[in-house]
Amino acid sequence: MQGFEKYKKMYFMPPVDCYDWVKKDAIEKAPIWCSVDLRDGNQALIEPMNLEEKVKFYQMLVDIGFKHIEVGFPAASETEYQFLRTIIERNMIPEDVTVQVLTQAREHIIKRTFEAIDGAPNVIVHVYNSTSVAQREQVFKKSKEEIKQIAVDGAKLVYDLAKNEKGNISFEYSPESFTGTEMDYALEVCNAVLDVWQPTKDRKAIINLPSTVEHSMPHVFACQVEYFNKNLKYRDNVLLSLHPHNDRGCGISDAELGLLAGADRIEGTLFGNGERTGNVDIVTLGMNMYSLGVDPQLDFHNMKEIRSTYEELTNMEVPMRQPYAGDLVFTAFSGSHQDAISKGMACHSTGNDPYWTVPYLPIDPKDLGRTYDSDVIRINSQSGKGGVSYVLKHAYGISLPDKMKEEFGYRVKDVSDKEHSELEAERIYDIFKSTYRDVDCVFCIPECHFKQNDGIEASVSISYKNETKAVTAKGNGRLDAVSNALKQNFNITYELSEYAEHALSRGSSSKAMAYVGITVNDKLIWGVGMDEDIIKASINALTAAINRADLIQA
Ligand SMILES: CC(=O)SCCNC(=O)CCNC(=O)[C@H](O)C(C)(C)COP(=O)(O)OP(=O)(O)OC[C@H]1O[C@@H](n2cnc3c(N)ncnc32)[C@H](O)[C@@H]1OP(=O)(O)O
Ligand SMILES: CC(C)C(=O)C(=O)O
Ligand SMILES: [Mg+2]
Repeated sequence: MQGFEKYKKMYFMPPVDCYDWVKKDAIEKAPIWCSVDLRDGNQALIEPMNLEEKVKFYQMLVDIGFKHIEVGFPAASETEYQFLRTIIERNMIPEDVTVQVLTQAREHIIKRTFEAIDGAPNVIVHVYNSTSVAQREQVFKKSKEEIKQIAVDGAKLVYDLAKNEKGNISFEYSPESFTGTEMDYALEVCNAVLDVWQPTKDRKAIINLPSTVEHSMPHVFACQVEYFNKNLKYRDNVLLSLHPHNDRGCGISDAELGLLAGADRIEGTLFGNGERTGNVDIVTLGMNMYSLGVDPQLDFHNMKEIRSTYEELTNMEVPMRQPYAGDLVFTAFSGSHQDAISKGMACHSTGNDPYWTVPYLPIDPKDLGRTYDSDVIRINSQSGKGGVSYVLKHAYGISLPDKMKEEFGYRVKDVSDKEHSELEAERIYDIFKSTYRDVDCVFCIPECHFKQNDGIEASVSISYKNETKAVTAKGNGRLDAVSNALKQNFNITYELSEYAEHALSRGSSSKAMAYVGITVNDKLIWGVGMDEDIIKASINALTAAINRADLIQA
């Protein structure tokens, strides 16, 4: 593609090797999560949320379990300011929740921010300024020392103003555009800020490393984080926080590798809303941990409701393939996947293995409020016998005999292929009934009686071409006797080769399903019967099979 010469690497590796994170293979505990939905997410919306919308979103974040919530940029607008005042005045900040506010390192903005937080019980005042080469040279037109001074002045001002507040105030600093900043310089600025704040065990400071614009592969970010983890001053009294964006589509990997590299805290949003390609998606991050057996300390079991509230308030859409939340993320249309899932679910239902290991389903859809019936196996022309028989079993309690599954699978596939559409369970059931049960009959058996007479003797009434005849025949079972009566009456040849039956409980009536396979010229032809009486069901299945085989002239 023409034009690539215009670009170059915009990031900086740390001055020393920082590759200890590579040796770890798992995140062992949940980080401190900070939702920035109401600030970074909100500032990126076409239409930022109004006050009541923010209140509703905030309550959802509290319910999910966030303990740090960046509630806005109070100096940005009257709505932002009033929103914070509202949740303070309505007593909506639980004791264990700390609200966070963002401010530029500018005096009037910081002062306005402090007016907004008055009366809040626990607050993080988050101050930022850009440190990258591009911003220093093009936006601020200042030297490294001057940029560091902006950070230090901002840190001093928030520190001084906090002394007048009754609430519990802590501080966060972000070297904004960190990923375009030389690492030793970014560290120097952060350490200078920490020197102002003098964090202690009881009043930890937060240093937040944003990939304001994601410029590199995730391993580079991990090395940068490790460099900070090893070289920040007051490290024991500092929470090392990450704020990944997603410009290269690696926000999740940045966060996960960054946690391996020593970070304690993650800032992100639900479903990855945020500037440009978004912030890191905390739903995915949390559920990734969950799927590896680590409690994320956030509750997404109500995913459908969370998603619809999010969509309603932001006007954004969660795509069908969005991890854990999209409509199709637990769905298999393809035959081999469906086959493995239905076998895996059958294994799981034995309860022999306490762990979830079902193929193709990284987590149990039920954990997120999804259902196996409508979410997991859906049928189209890519589907196979496993999926089709799974749907019949789960929606209608019909257990097809193994030898029948393939034929019916192809029949359903063919319908879907010709119609170019997905087939719902109801449609599959209709195809099943019209193919094997509700067959056009050239004859039928209105009555049948049996007695024991050296085996079984059947007296069968056969209606054919407006005539009803009584025929008697023997067999080694009732169905065999009826079959012999039909062979004798119509002078036809076939082998009664397959038989299966099972009870079918639906609603108040309990019915039986019978499946009969007859072999004609080496071809197996199936018929199905359903009745409260298992004998009637079997006879209906046999007549359906014979009628389908076209052995008798109409
Ligand atoms: C990466 C991020 O997401 S950062 C957060 C970004 N979010 C937002 O900007 C949303 C809310 N922002 C706003 O509503 C407005 O920008 C306000 C109210 C904060 C400030 O408004 P204004 O002062 O009118 O405009 P603006 O933001 O363009 O100010 C730019 C000036 O601030 C300076 N500045 C920008 N950021 C900072 C900062 N973090 N610290 C110190 N100075 C800064 C710029 O250098 C520029 O200076 P100049 O006036 O000397 O040229
Ligand atoms: C304010 C900072 C943390 C930010 O949103 C960013 O750099 O992306
Ligand atoms: Mg951001």
